[in-house]
Amino acid sequence: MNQDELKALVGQAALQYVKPDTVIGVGTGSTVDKFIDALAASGIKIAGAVSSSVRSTERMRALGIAVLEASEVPALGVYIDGADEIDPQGHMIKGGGAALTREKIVADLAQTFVCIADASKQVPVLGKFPLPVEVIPMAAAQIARRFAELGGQAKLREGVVTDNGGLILDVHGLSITDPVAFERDINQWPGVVCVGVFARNKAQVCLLGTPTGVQQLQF
Ligand SMILES: O=C(CO)[C@H](O)[C@H](O)COP(=O)(O)O
Repeated sequence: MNQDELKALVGQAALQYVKPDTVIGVGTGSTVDKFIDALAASGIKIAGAVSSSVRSTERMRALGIAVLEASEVPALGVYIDGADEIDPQGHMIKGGGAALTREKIVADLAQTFVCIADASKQVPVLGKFPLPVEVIPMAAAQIARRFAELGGQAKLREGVVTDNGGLILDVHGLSITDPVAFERDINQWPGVVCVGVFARNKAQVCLLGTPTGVQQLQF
């Protein structure tokens, strides 16, 4: 099975977490695209979706799935999204698609975060994947210097402006052994909009695509 097929497998498997007539949260990325396609094809009627990006909103609307504003919904049962890395506790690095801030906002509304990913995303310690950090443009250089003090090399993602008008720094060379403390600390730096470590909003479930089928992890 190639990576695309593994993504389709977990996108399909995530349907078991979609309850008819409820509002769900939907993330962003190529794996989530497969979930959106599977949901549209499934015939499951949901009351709507809160979307984490313009990209997912457009895809859902094109397939006839109603998209609601986050402000219209006090809580969500489930949020379904991909990840760039996931550790043995369900902490994740996210933001490869630059949608991390809205992803964290929607994840925060949800009772259960269901992560869908191919097995290559599983890691013992977060940090091999360059850590995305959304920043206010005028703070980018100062934040890059602060990451250098921690041993990281922050590179501006060229040509990318987020849905919120922010910039993305990709920070290489970090080993994030305490994701909870790391997320809390970096979030306090002036000019950081959102750090791509999802520790407080970690996954409760992960559906991992493997060549022998879907492996389900609970955290
Ligand atoms: O965090 C994300 C977007 O900001 C994605 O969930 C993450 O990058 C994984 O994407 P893909 O499913 O394409 O591998």
